[in-house]
Amino acid sequence: MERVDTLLIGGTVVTMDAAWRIFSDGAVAIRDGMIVAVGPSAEIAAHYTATETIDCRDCAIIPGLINGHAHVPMSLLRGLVADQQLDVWLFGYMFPVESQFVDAEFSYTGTLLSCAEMIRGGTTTFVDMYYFEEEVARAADEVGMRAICGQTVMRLPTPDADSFDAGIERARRFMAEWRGHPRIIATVAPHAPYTCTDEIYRQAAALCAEFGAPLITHLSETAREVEESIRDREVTPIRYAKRVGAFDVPCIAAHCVHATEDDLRLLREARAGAVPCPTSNLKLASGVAPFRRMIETGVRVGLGTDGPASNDDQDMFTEIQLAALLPKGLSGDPTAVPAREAFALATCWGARAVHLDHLVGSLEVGKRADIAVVELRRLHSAPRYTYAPDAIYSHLVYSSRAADVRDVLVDGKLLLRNRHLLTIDEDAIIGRAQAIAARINEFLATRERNLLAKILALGGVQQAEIFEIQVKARLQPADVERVLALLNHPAITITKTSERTQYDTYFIFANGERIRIREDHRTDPGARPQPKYTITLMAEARRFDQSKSMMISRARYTAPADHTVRFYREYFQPDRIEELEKRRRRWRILYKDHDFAINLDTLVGHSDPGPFLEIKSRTWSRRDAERRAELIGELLELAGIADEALVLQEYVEMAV
Ligand SMILES: CSC[C@H]1O[C@@H](n2cnc3c(O)ncnc32)[C@H](O)[C@@H]1O
Ligand SMILES: [Zn+2]
Repeated sequence: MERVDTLLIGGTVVTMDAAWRIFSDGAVAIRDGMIVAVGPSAEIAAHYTATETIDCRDCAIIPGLINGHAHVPMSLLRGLVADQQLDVWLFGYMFPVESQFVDAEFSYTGTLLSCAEMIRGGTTTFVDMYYFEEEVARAADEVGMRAICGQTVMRLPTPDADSFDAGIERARRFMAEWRGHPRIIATVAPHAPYTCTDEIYRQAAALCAEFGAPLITHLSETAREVEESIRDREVTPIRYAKRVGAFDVPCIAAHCVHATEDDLRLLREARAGAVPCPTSNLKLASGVAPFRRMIETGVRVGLGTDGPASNDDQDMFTEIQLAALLPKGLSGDPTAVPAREAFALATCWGARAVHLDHLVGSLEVGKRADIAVVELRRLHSAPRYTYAPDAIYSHLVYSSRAADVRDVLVDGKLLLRNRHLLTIDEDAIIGRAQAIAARINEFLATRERNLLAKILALGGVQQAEIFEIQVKARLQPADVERVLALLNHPAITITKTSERTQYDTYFIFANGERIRIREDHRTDPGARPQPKYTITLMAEARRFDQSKSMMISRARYTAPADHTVRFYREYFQPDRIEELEKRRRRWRILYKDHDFAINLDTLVGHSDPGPFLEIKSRTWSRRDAERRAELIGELLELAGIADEALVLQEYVEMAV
């Protein structure tokens, strides 16, 4: 008799080996963390005696599940915001909250919470990308899981690096520190083509080549990402990834939901892993990955949960089930992804997708003993049919749940035994998670009530002058001639002229605040061809009428508008929206040492199209504003504009 450490005996062994062998009364023998024998229980019992024998009657013995894409610290952001598209979710909520709250403690605590959940659900390996990834690695190591940990880099400042060079340096130190660890692979993870540069990808790939580590990234998650990539770079994100060297090393590409046929060929040729995350892809309305085509094309496909802020759990059983069900529903073909293949996505194929198939993913002699024992005798999975050997896949895929997992081993070490977590204090970690969440909750509760805080969270915002002085007049044709003549007055110096078409979208809020998103096209010859997009928050105005002109005091904050109107609408959720299109001829002038804008405006498609004259100026000083109001009065007189022509409302108010 040979001595081993552990014997799992009497269960249905689902090997997920190349021959898809199943032992319906089977056993697995483990020594020094490695599988030394797999086969029928009787044979194994006849050859091996173990220090610990685990009775697996009424259970399946399966390879530990492989979560091919996760952001495990994000368990602390679970449930923070729901029912948003990826861009609003990411730029409106995740990035702002992460920039305030993510630190080493966050990453460590979030990882412990996630590991507890993953172990309970039979996951033994996960592929992560986040910030303070050394804390993810530390926590994963302490609890005994296997992980590929990617230190995220991007061109924007991140919670752990204020530039991408600092991020790459951090990744290098991290990779050096963990090099050679038996269960943890430290690597670098350029976030996505839309947050990275060619240089970031090239440097990350060089680092992976130097350390022999895989490169993790997000690719082709949404249709919008693909459209914008083609618009800006003339190639899909996947072709772009190849161009910038991401496929020169083993790559793990999360999502690939919108991979084209050409992309699939590229992925296959590069032996890159494609890791869709069905729940997250559904919840963020990103779509459904082309699982069937991926498999048919020979792409190395895996499955992931993505972060718990977009899933919201880390249950690989759900992902497996969705990978089996969604393609059926979409294609009308019940064999599109059969149960066995869906199960392979989280085991043997998943291991190949994350470049760990030499170690894990199947129950075979020589592989590491990463194993889950799943109870089959539960209310929702009883009874069992065994006449068809493949029925076990159907059980595991369509009726098993994470909560059916009874025992879990990684490298032969028990992490879960009879549903007890052996390496994590579950209650303590839930308490610590709740304490961090309470601080975030308070921050968001304040921010959601405050438009300024919301706009500031998007970044790039500058405060503009507080006082605005303006006069508006409806012009007759003769008035227009007089205004043009005024511009030749010897007291006036024209400093700039322009012609433009402006498309303004106003978000109007019940408290009197307004947000204007302006698309400004210069139409004068030789002007910049690209439109300029700005977003301006205008607080409620306090008006002081100064003879003819109106003086307004209000806080105004302005920033380049990097997102679409749809993004801002979903993010700010205004009470009302107004749209305004105007053609504007503008002169910037100096009059008595003060600068003014003179606008001749026509409103397009408006019941009162104008033309209108606007004379405007802005300043930080109330006293200066009063002086400018007087000067505007003088300019009106010089132009001979009668009082009856004056209009007190702003255009957006006229539109109502
Ligand atoms: C690369 S982890 C760091 C960064 O990524 C954000 N993130 C989480 N899930 C997704 C996803 O599905 N697509 C794009 N970005 C994602 C996360 O909030 C972190 O800021
Ligand atoms: Zn992700």
